[in-house]
Amino acid sequence: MSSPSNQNPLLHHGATLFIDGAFTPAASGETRTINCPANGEAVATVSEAGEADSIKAIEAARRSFDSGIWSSVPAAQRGDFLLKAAEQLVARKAEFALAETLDTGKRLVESELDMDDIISCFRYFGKLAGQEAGRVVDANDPNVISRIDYEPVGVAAMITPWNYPLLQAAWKIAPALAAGCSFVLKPAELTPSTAILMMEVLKDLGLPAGVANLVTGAGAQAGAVLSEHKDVDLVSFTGGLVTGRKVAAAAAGTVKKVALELGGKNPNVVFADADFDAALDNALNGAFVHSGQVCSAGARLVIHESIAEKFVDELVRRAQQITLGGPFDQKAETGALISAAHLEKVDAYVQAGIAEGARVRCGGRRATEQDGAGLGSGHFYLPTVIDQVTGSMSVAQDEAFGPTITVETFSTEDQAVAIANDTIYGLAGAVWSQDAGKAARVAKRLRHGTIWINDYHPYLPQAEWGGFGQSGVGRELGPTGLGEYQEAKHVYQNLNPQVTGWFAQKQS
Ligand SMILES: NC(=O)c1ccc[n+]([C@@H]2O[C@H](COP(=O)([O-])OP(=O)(O)OC[C@H]3O[C@@H](n4cnc5c(N)ncnc54)[C@H](O)[C@@H]3O)[C@@H](O)[C@H]2O)c1
Ligand SMILES: C[N+](C)(C)CC=O
Repeated sequence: MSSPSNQNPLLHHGATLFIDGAFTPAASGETRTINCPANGEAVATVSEAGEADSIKAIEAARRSFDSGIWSSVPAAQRGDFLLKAAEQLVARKAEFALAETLDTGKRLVESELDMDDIISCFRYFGKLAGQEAGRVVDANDPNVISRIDYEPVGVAAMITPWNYPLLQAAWKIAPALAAGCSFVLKPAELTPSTAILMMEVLKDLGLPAGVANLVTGAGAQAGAVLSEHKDVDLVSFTGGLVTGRKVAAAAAGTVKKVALELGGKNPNVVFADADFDAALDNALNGAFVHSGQVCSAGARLVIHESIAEKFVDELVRRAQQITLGGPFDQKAETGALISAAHLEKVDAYVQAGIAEGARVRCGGRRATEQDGAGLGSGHFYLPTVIDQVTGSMSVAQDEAFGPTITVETFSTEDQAVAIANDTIYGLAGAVWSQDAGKAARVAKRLRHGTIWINDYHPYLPQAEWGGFGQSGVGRELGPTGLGEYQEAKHVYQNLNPQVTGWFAQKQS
């Protein structure tokens, strides 16, 4: 019988590395089975790359870049290529969304929305390519033409996480190709399927061999060399803080450019004059969409003491009503965690909070069959609200990356800002108030890369994304996101060369 899982074209694939324009197995011949987090079913078999495969991919990318086969294509034509890629993604949206859902366990409707964002990203960079023609600089000399050219940085290594697999890769692939770079992509080992399909799209559209390369494999084996290798000019990493530090340290040996998109501990600040219903609904969305496996999840509620009791009681009531389920369950509102190991990490985070004196108001454990049919066979964790939290507790400081929200209260605007900024991270946050002046004032004081006012979660391809503090280095999306894949070159041309006379001519 045909189930959504066995419709995956990658179920028995096996040759999924894409190197120098061809799909190939790993040198070792090893493969990995991908299991759906919602029920453990095998959904794909992929090649398991090791260091030797990654080196081959880097060498292919280097050759293609140095040949100029893509970097010398006019930027506007590179943009047209991205627009065609967007159209291919539109045509194959259902297939991609299914593959993403089977790998991640997220609801199909969420994967479809991710596909819309991916398509928008390709369209945005497709249109942006070629618009930035460098700039002329006034050298204060009529005999001098001085200009700044933007050139591709070279070979880009891209390392991406499992929570939004193709979206996070698209935020790198689209600007890299727009800029004229060649690249090696290493997706998270748990969720490689859509990256493989993406290589099919690029190949079918005629991207020259070696410009796009893919290694599917584990971080330590296939990923580490991407940060270290001398032939990589830029490593762009999205993932956890601990790995990000390793990537930055490994990249230092060859002083390559480093872009880091790391985790967050994102405050959702609710003032007493907020629209109560909208703030409450968005607090749920902020914390529990994709079971909190979102870098910008609003996992830290910072709420005015005068409304805290009513707001949190209602938050608990609503969190308890959230329906968990598999990707194709029409009633499900959110899904499974990515793996058993990740579920254990989320639970350990909650238990540490309890040990430090915080109180679990709901959830705080994995879901069982008693909580819903089928939940016992997947990695499901109940939506969890934790109050009686103080800023020094680990639950207030550590990223849970699961369906949890902590509650801290404030009485003054200064206190709200201090709590919201009391983190090593600085990725995103929100302010809820019907006083536009106050909301803008507080937004200005928050040290986070994205601030939503009276909203939570939207992001736009034309708006820069990235973190303050230890949430990262650099920005994705927007014109700055293209700039990450470019070098600025100053060309100073003297139209009337003269003897300078700096060193006197002497008789020898
Ligand atoms: N800032 C953002 O935009 C953003 C977006 C999505 C996810 N994230 C963050 O990602 C994290 C969750 O993702 P994760 O669990 O996949 O992160 P992770 O750091 O465990 O893994 C990310 C990637 O790094 C690879 N990797 C692991 N060790 C490596 C090494 N030594 N060298 C090179 N690569 C290595 C992994 O295989 C994977 O591809 C969370 O912290 C989340 O906040 C951030
Ligand atoms: C960047 N974003 C919000 C798409 C996914 C973060 O995990």
